[in-house]
Amino acid sequence: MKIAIGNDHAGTEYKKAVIKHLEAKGYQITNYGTDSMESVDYPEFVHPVADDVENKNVDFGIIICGSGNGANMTANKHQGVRSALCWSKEITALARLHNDANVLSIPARYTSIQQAIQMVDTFLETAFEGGRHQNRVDKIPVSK
Ligand SMILES: O=C(CO)[C@H](O)[C@H](O)[C@H](O)COP(=O)(O)O
Repeated sequence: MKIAIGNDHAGTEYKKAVIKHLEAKGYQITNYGTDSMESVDYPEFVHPVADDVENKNVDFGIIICGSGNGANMTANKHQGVRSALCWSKEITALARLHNDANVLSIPARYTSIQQAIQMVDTFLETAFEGGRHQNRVDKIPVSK
């Protein structure tokens, strides 16, 4: 399974821990940075992740910033992306079960690294339920 990951300076430590965890489990990771703690602008590191998800170059995306909001807003500007801001395993599971989320947005300043890794595992290991939820997901895109 291929995963793209991107983050701003608030998420660098979490990103590194998530990549170490996922590579140990055999996932193929595309890291779009940043890898620094120097202040950066999150859209520059989130758009490439969302592009990869939208173009089906990867199976899922993971984005990380301080609150998760900026990264999530950025990713959801991409038509083929359903990015979910999650702060617990339960919310993460529902994002997959009911919303078929293909990007996980992690609030680094409001979760622990352990919580972030648990959410990543839940996100990647939970299947979409389909059924009535598919009808709703199909109505998300806004026709231009
Ligand atoms: O987009 C955000 C706010 O919703 C992210 O949390 C950023 O990581 C945050 O804004 C960065 O803040 P900083 O004071 O520039 O470190």
